[in-house]
Amino acid sequence: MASQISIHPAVDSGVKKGRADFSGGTLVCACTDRPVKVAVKGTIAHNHACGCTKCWKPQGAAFSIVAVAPHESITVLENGDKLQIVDPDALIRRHACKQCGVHLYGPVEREHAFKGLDFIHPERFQESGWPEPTFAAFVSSIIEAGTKPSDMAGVRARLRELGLEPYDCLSPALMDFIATWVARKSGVLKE
Ligand SMILES: N[C@@H](CCC(=O)N[C@@H](CSCO)C(=O)NCC(=O)O)C(=O)O
Ligand SMILES: [Zn+2]
Ligand SMILES: [Zn+2]
Repeated sequence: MASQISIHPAVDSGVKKGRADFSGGTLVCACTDRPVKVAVKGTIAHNHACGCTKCWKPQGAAFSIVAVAPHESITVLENGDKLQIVDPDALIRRHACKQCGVHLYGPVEREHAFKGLDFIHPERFQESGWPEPTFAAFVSSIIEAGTKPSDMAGVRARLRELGLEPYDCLSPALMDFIATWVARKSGVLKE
């Protein structure tokens, strides 16, 4: 049977399709006083549910919803003084609100296939219509956050029911993208 565990409030009652003409918006943290606001100019890509322990999840959710946008499209609009970097040594330099804990954006600045991209949480857009998540990544990692291993079959069944194919790393397309970048860098791949 599919699990009763909350995947994420934005998808628990079904994955809502985004609008084809979505062209960005404003991400807002959860503070009622002086919320942090970050503009994303243009659309987002690779939206997915992520089970890793590092991505920000709302209370009670087993997964985050996370996507990428080019770094140039990100601008802090208001109350940037409330932002702090969660882990300066991580690949993704997640900028979180010190007060409410919501992650606003996380640039990849290191030499990596994802360099130049920022990870963002589309559910924090004040606008609707953002492209829907299309797969689930780092599914096994939810065990690291406390999910019982015996609940995993139900969680994977629920993800499939929602149309979010579960992977224990990233999707094959993204894993191929990373491996291609590595092979080109090492010279193994010449094209
Ligand atoms: N089991 C670990 C996995 C953490 C992890 O590798 N997370 C991925 C995906 S984040 C968005 O898809 C990653 O790329 N992390 C890089 C980083 O966090 O800087 C765990 O759950 O902690
Ligand atoms: Zn906040
Ligand atoms: Zn993650």
